[in-house]
Amino acid sequence: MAALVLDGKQCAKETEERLAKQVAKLKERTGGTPILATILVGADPSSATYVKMKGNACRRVGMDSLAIELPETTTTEELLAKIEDLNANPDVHGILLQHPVPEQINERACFDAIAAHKDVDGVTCLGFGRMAMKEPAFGAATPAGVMRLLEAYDIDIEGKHAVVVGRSPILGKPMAMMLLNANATVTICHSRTQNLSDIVKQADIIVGAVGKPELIKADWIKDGAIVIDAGYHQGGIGDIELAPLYERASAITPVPGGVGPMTINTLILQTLESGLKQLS
Ligand SMILES: Nc1nc2c(c(=O)[nH]1)N[C@@H](CN(C=O)c1ccc(C(=O)N[C@@H](CCC(=O)O)C(=O)O)cc1)CN2
Repeated sequence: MAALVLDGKQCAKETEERLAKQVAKLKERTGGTPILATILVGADPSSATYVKMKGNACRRVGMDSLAIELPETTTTEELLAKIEDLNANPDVHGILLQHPVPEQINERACFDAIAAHKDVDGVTCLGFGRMAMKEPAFGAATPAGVMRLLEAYDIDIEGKHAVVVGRSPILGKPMAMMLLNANATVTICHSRTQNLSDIVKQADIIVGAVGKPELIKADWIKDGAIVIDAGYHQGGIGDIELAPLYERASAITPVPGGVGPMTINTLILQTLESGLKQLS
């Protein structure tokens, strides 16, 4: 049986139409426009593309973005000072620090310097902890986007065995916690996991969040599984060998057009939520 394709591009487009109406109403009511500050450090071409896509998505729904570009040689102290400026700026409602930053920078310290109420990308330890405890918080954009996509297609998670391959702070770890909070039984696998293929074979839901092209092979995945690929690599491939799974999975996220657009869409949605709180 052919898998249900979880079309993130379409889901994001439909959400943007709804968000544009909400932004217009907010402007009419308060005269204010939500603003996302984006920080790009260095000149990595992929990061520059993603930041540009985020600014464009803001504009499509009528919000603004403030693009800050810092040189490759930026120090932790300089970046912290910039983040403090943005925290104190009442015109900025959300702050996005594009990952990865150059290696001389303490990325964790800089993420954690973002004020909780402006952490619309869900990267702070405080936000992670609050999310994990089911307290109000902005979720990390990619895993929160995955959860929204599953919800949009009424995919049942409760009681399922979810295997998350990857444990990064802004993807694998929060993904596992969000699935746990949705009552899945969760296994997290990583680079030191032994018998990865045996564990993946047990998955009702498999999430590729490891950042290695097609590391997860199609023949490790059982028939009828829900296949979520959060990877994106040159040549339009993800972390999972997807092609054979379109015939065997029950649901599948394509690459491109699956999780990626939901990442940006979630950032925009959370920026609007932050703007609504701060402007109202
Ligand atoms: N601060 C953050 N940094 C990074 C994040 C993040 O969520 N927050 N995620 C990734 C990169 N990323 C957003 O920043 C991202 C990657 C890919 C896509 C996307 O839409 N991909 C398209 C294909 C794009 C193309 O054609 O090149 C798709 O999958 O359809 C969106 C966002 C690392 N850094």
